[in-house]
Amino acid sequence: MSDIPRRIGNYYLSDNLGSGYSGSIFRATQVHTGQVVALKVQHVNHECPTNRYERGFYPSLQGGEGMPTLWGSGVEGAWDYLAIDLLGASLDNLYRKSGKETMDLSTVCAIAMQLIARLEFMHSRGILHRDIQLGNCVVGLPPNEKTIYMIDFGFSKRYIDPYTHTHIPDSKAKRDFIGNYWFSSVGVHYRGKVPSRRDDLEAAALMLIHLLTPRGLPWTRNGVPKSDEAHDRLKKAKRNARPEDLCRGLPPEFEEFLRYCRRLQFQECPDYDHWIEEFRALAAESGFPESDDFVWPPVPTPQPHSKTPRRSLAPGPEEMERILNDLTNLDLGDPVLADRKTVDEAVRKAKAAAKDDSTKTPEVIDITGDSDDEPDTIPPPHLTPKAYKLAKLTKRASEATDNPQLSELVLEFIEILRSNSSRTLTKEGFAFIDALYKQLADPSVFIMPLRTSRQRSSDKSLQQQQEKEPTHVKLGVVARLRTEVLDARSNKALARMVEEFGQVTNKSSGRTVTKDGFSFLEGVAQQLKVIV
Ligand SMILES: Nc1ncnc2c1ncn2[C@@H]1O[C@H](COP(=O)(O)OP(=O)(O)OP(=O)(O)O)[C@@H](O)[C@H]1O
Repeated sequence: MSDIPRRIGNYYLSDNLGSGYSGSIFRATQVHTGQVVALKVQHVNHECPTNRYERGFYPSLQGGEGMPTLWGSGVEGAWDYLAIDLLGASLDNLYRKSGKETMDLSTVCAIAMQLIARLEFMHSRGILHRDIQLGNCVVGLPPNEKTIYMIDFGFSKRYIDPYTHTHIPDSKAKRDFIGNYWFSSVGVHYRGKVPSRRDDLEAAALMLIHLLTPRGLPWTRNGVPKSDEAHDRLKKAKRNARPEDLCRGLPPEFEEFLRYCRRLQFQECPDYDHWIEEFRALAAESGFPESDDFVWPPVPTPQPHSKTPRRSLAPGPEEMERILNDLTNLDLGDPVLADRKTVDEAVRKAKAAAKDDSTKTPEVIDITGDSDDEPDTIPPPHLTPKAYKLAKLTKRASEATDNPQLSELVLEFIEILRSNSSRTLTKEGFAFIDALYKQLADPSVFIMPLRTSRQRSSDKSLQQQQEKEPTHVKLGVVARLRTEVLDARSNKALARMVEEFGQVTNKSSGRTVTKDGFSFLEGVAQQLKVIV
């Protein structure tokens, strides 16, 4: 490094920003314009001429969000250089400096959304990154400090042939490993497979899980392997680690995402948008902003107010047992709930859930009457404005006494969803659907919610019940409901449709309300005006 001259091309070199296996990065100033850049410098005889490769990829990546601008490049004497945007710290630096065992969930959700979007962009340009790791995710400098940039395209590869525009072929022949020890996919790292889009995504999934795991992923804990045997052991540990073990205690989205990446076919295009929406919904459900802004240092985790007494809308287990028993003893003509066996089972589940909940921080939404006078714009600190509006709307829905009122509330619901950048049905959105369903089905009885709070535990039976359905199933069902709703002639018929809409949306991986979904809700509002 000491041989590197003070000036290369039109750049004066100053501080060393970082050094990798193949070269060094300096802060540098353009001698004519004074522009400050990051100069990536590499000896021309380096055995791994990554600058030369990177130079080939940068033009295709220009203009993408979170892609550094290439300001100049060339070879001067023995030095190959690339002048790119000067950026801030890498996620690796921030993580280490934070001194914390894990990154917080809101930060990891923001990283997930941005990283998936970066990969979507790179892949749209026919390029794989192939070296996803914390050191290659770098935050921008103000005013771009909330954006994560992808750097280091030295291992990148075109997966779309630029001449034929076709996907590169798969091959059975085992390839030499290119990537990084920690996060390269099992297929590429252990099995020596040809990399494709799925492997970039799997590496992203592993990186996210690493950030949420105290001491990181198990195979990263002994440091960089120093021998072939140690490398073999690492690869085997990675191959043998089951997603459910890696993700134990984490929100289920991470395990689902890892499994999804591993299920993708070699040439399959990942559903980037769905996963961005999944992590956005997870952030929202956990009480964080839905935005993908990378905020560092992270704002403290939202806590429910401890001093204000809160009332949960859900009945406690004893109250629920009483309600359910009373209902079975009533002669209501048409059965509204089910037979005795179902009631006993529901009571047992409610008790188990209550027991389980007592060990967790309760997720309680304050929609008690006191807050009614507050303007919509000031949500309690633990709720986003969208969540707050929806919670208030749900309360009004459960108090509505006639169809025209319900109709207005459905229209307000549509407006709230539409005014928000994310059309994901969050926990509060589903609570409104539940309240609407209850009012339409039979407002006088207690009805099990269509959708309870999302699973955070390893309750497999419930997870299986909530198995995701492919997008086309949701699209088909909602398109049908959109038409059928216009023929509904009773509240019961509307209730059945709202139920189906809630269930199919809950099971779809993005939980977003589609165009057809909005038309369906508009149809519900319209019918509520005419059904008396
Ligand atoms: N544009 C930039 N602005 C500021 N710092 C940067 C920039 N590019 C890289 N760095 C810093 O330099 C480090 C190494 O960069 P990079 O990964 O591009 O180099 P490399 O030689 O390919 O590294 P490796 O061999 O580790 O892959 C980064 O982790 C980051 O901290």
